[in-house]
Amino acid sequence: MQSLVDAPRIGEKMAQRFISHFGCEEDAMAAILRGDIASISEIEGVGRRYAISLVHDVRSTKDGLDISSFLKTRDSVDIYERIIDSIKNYASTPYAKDKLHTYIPYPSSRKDLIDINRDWVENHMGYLFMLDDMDEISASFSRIKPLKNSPSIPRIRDRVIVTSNTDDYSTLKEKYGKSIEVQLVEDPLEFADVARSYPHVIAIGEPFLEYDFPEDTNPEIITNSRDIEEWHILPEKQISFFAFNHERIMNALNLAITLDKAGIPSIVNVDLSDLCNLMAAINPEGNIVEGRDGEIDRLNHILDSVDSELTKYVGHCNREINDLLQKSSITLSGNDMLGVIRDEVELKDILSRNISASFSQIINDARKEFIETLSMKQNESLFVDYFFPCELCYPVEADTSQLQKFKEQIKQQIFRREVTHKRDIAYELHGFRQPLKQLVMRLLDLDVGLAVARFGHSLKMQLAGFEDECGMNFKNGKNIFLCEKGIDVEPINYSLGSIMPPSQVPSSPVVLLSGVNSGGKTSMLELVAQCTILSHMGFPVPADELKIGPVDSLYYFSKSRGTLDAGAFETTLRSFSALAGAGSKLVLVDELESITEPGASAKIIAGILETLSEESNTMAIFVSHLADQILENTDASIRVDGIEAKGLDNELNLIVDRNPIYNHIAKSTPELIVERLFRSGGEVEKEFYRRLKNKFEKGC
Ligand SMILES: Nc1ncnc2c1ncn2[C@@H]1O[C@H](COP(=O)(O)OP(=O)(O)OP(=O)(O)O)[C@@H](O)[C@H]1O
Repeated sequence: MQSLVDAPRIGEKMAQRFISHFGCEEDAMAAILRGDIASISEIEGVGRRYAISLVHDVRSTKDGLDISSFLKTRDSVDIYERIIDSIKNYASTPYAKDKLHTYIPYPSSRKDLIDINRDWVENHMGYLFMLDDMDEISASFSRIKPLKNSPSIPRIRDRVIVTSNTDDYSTLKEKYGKSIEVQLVEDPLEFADVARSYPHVIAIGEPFLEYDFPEDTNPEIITNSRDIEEWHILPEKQISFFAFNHERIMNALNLAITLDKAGIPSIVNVDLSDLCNLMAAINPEGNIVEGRDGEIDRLNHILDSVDSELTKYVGHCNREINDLLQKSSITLSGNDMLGVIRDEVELKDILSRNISASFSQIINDARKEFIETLSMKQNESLFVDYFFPCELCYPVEADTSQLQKFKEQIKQQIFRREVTHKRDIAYELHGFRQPLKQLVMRLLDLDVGLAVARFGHSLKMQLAGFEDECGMNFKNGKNIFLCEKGIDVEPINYSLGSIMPPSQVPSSPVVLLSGVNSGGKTSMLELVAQCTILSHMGFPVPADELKIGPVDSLYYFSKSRGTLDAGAFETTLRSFSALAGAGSKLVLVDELESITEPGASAKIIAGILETLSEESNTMAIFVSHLADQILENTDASIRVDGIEAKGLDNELNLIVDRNPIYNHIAKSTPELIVERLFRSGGEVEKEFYRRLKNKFEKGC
């Protein structure tokens, strides 16, 4: 299958929706092939059922098999779906719960596909033993979600790309124009105009090397347009995917690290701790996290504190100068007095001469402390000289215009630094996009595998053994659906056909199962179906041991509810006619007798059993209360097994041995039910039940 439109159920319009959801056709195809129902269902107009059917259809086109290749009746599909629902209880993510629906039973003839699943299950069963605190691990898994493509970034307004080459201009405009301004300039004057309007100018082209840039601009020159890469021009775009998925990525990395420590490799070739550190450097908004870059923090600290610190130190200078002046006195020499009188000398100059050293000392001390407090570097400290006056004055005032210029410069530095930092991170992260997507998918798939392993572990299930002979044998089988209800389930041992039948027991692959009402016949039939379906999925089966011969298809017919009308009766017979010659199969039928009156039913069942027993590769269990009548209608050698009630216990419950007795017609023992009603009934009812009881005792 080359493209989406080749897939069944996908037309042109739907293909477009897939592409816009997954970003590209390749990713959309990959999602279908790996059975990512959860993501597919997120597409507008695609429901969960559609997604499951689509995956099944694509797989069936690929493998030549679908769910109906093995599960031949609606009732067998029902059992399969109930099993999947049971396994889903052990999955932690919606992804895994959905993906479980893509695992189907395969005919024995496709043992290759069964074996792939068996290996996969065995791996995950091994993983399960490597994990200590499964509750905590499940909680971590429940936080794993597929990574999404990030929406387009907001337009970058403080950066501009400038070029003087028209070809470069069209290419750059085409590539980056949606996110950033791209301008074509013809001369240095035009360049200066543009450059003054943006804090960050990326000038692309050799001619710029010869430009005389104005002092208040500091463009970044890239001589060759072929040298530029997206992470450099638009680091925000590269980072946006990681920022948008920040929480999901961190959850995935943390879980992957935990699993890695437990010995479960992440498979993806990524240094998880390195990537964790890198991710921790950005926040979900895509900005550099405070504390990651000391230089940005230092510059921000300067910007935040420079006003208040300057006010503080200017105040301090004024107090010191005030003090100094209060404590000072000067003696004027005769010459000084003459100079002042003749207007040749200013009194302020004489004053300055006397205290200028102390004044400068005060200003210098304040300046020094101010620089230290703000941890300024040498080039920054040069600015500070302009903040404080050099000549004697009182009160001292800071030069606010210099302060503004300084702040602008610091802002520029922060901005440049942030861009550099973002570029570094964008550069380091850009190779991780695919591996991270793979890592998350790997974790989600691990959840699927662990769900199957945990399901298997819950009932101490085992993988089945496949045999060549027609038959099946299981030890200590437990019906999953009964276990789920919290019933104390009695384990069942049973053998059918020629695989390990107990001695003296005919190795018939076609049997009639008779027995007491509520004895467990339906439950055993379900157990056989569960074992057959799970073993053919390559999943563990609910028994200590299961050996099973070839089964290419399963026909399960559950008990019909009452006598059928003519049409339904006809349809039922038709579905049984399809059984003849349908390859190696297992047929499980529950009380078919209710489809019509007992005499006719016995004849019909006898006929079906005869047909099936003539086939060498067919196993069948027919549950029926009409064993005697059925046998009367056939000469075929059909084994009858029975589940028998031994009586009633003190609480009037039936005492039943749930394990079928081989080669034994068990009575339905309705008399035990009558006995129970008789013993538990009131005076009036007792009389009624006594009459029924007598009928059984007299045998009339
Ligand atoms: N192996 C078992 N261990 C414990 N309880 C069981 C077992 N099998 C069946 N039961 C109990 O017996 C109940 C009746 O079982 P089931 O419906 O299979 O009997 P049945 O023989 O098919 O009855 P009927 O002939 O009336 O259809 C179950 O709901 C369950 O509570």
